[in-house]
Amino acid sequence: MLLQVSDLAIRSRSGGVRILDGVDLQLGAGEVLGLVGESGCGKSMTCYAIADLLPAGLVRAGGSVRFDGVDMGSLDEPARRRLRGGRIAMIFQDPTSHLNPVHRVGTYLEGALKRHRGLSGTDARMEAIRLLERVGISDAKRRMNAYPHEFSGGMNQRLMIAHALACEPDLLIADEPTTALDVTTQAQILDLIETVRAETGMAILIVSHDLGVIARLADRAAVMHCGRIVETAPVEALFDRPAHPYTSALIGCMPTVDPDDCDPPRPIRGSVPSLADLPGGCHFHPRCDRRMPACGLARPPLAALADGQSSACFNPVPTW
Ligand SMILES: Nc1ncnc2c1ncn2[C@@H]1O[C@H](COP(=O)(O)OP(=O)(O)OP(=O)(O)O)[C@@H](O)[C@H]1O
Repeated sequence: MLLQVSDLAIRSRSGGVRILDGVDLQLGAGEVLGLVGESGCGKSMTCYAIADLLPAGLVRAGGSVRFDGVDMGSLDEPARRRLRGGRIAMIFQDPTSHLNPVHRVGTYLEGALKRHRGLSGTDARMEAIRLLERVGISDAKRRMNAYPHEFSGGMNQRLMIAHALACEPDLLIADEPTTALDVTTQAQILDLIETVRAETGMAILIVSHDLGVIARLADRAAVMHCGRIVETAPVEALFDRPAHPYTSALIGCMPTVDPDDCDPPRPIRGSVPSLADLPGGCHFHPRCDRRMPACGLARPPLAALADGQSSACFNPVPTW
C-alpha cells in the first residue's frame, strides 16, 4: 500500500474542536482515489495532514500516516521535507496564491529540479522548458521569464502540475484543482491530469465537491461527512449502488444534463452541523431518512460490504 491513513484525528489548537475524527484511507501505487463531501467536512485538512502541511491553528490528535510503509510521524523534519515535494506533491484550488509572486516561472521550476533531482545550470533550464511544454504551455522558452501574475488561472494550474512533475512524485495530492477555473479550462486541466497519470503511473488523491470530476478520474472514492469517512467504494459501485444514505443523498443533489432524466436535483434536508456542536452517534442521523434509534446513540464503524465497498451505517441502503 502506498498510502495508509489510520484513525487520523485533527483538532483545533484553540477550543479543541475535532476537525478530523478517525479518518481511515488507503491508496495503492498508481491508484486514483477521489475524496468527496460537503463544504467544511474536512477534505482539504485530510490532504494537508497527509502532506504534513497543516495550518498553524490545527494539531494532530492521533492516528498515523504511513507512506510506502514508513510512519511519517517517525521521520525528522528534513526527511519529511524530502518526502513532501519529492515523493509527495500537492496542487491547490487557487494556484496563484501558492506561487511566489516575485519568482519567475523558470526560477520556480529550476529550484524544484535542483532540490529534488540535483539538476542545475543548462540541464535544469532545459528540463524546465520541457516540463512547461509537457503541460501544454506554449512558447515555453519565452515564458520561463514570466511572473505568475502574467499567467491566467489555468496556466498557473499547469505550472503547478509542471512543478509537481519536476519532482517525479509517487503521489499527487490535488485539492479541488479545477474549482476556480472556467468550464473549458476545467476540462483541459482534467485532460492534463489524466494524461500525466497515464504517462507517469503516479497515484493521485483528488478532492472535489464535483462528483462528475470524481466519476471521470477516480478508480475509487471515499465520502466524507463531518470529519469522518462514511463510505468507500470503486467509483462505479459508489454511483450505481451507494450504501450510505449520505452518499445516496449527495448523488441525489447532482444536476444532470440527460434530457431523459426528469428528476430535479434533491437538496439534502437540514444543514451541515457545526463541528463544534455535532449530534451524537452518526453525525448524519438527524438528516437521514433511514435513521433508527441506534443511530443517535453510537458511532457506526466503517464496515466492509461486498466488492470493495465499505459503509459506516447501521441501516445501509441495500446494494444488491
Ligand atoms: N486554520 C484553521 N483553524 C481552525 N479551523 C480550521 C482551520 N482551517 C480549516 N478549519 C476548519 O476545518 C474544517 C474542515 O475544513 P476543510 O477546508 O478541510 O473542509 P473542506 O471539506 O475541504 O471544505 P471545502 O469543500 O469548502 O473546501 C472546517 O470546519 C474549517 O472551518
